[in-house]
Amino acid sequence: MRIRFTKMQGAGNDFVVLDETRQRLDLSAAQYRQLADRHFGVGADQILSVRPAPAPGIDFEYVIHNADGGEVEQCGNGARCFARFVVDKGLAGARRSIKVKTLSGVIEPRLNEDGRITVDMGPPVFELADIPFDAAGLSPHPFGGWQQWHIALGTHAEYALVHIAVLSMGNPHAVQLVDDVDAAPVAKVGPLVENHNRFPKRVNAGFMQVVDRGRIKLRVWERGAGETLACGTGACAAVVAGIRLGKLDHRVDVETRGGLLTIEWAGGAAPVYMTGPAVTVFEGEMELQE
Ligand SMILES: N[C@H](CCC[C@H](N)C(=O)O)C(=O)O
Repeated sequence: MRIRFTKMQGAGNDFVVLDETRQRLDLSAAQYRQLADRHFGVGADQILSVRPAPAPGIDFEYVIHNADGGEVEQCGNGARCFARFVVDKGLAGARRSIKVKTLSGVIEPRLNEDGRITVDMGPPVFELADIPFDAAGLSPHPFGGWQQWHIALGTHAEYALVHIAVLSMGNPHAVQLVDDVDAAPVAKVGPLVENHNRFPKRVNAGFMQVVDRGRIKLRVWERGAGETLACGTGACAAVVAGIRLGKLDHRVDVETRGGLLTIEWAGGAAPVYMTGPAVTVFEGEMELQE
């Protein structure tokens, strides 16, 4: 099957975007993996599908698959690229703000005059069962008014216990505080957290260094993709955790390896707003194996 695609990136988190507004592609997990493969395919962290509005009042459906072929609930950097794509392709009429349905609910990206894109990512979720996180047998460690959880990372003695703050941005996140992100053992600890048995749907593992109350540095080992240069929902989750831990103010610049994101959260049930770049890299075609 020959398909057309658009390659995009948001703060270095990179995507293959498929326009399915006229025709559904119904790809298999293996075909999503083919597209994401950086040697035998196009190469991407996630594959984003643009589909027609599923209901009145919604402009598009936004479907996300990780590089491992699994479908997921949300992708923040992808949402900005999604919005840039539909506007640039003339699929959004004169609108600069769109309502987009994802597996985890409706989000609203808006194109700003300066070219950056702001997305209402909805409110964070803290109920453990909704993350989901299995805390059976654990006692939370109160830390600045919020809970952190000690989890054992199996046999790797030097990484035996980590403190994590857990929450959902529609997709699950486990955030650790570190003194120096550049020295953080992301490649070793990331997969141990991602696949920890207390996360029935696995989890994205964030490593956050607080620079000051308005700035953090962040690395994320993403569920189903490994370490990426940036993770939009990971930036949202890290800032929300930092605010709840009493370490951050309500507007935070997030330095990722791929660029700068700005996250704002007023607390409680307020939505999280994420602002950042979205860039089209190239267009292409690929012959997919059945
Ligand atoms: N790996 C994530 C999906 C992509 C999230 C990330 N690329 C973002 O920008 O939010 C997950 O399995 O939940």
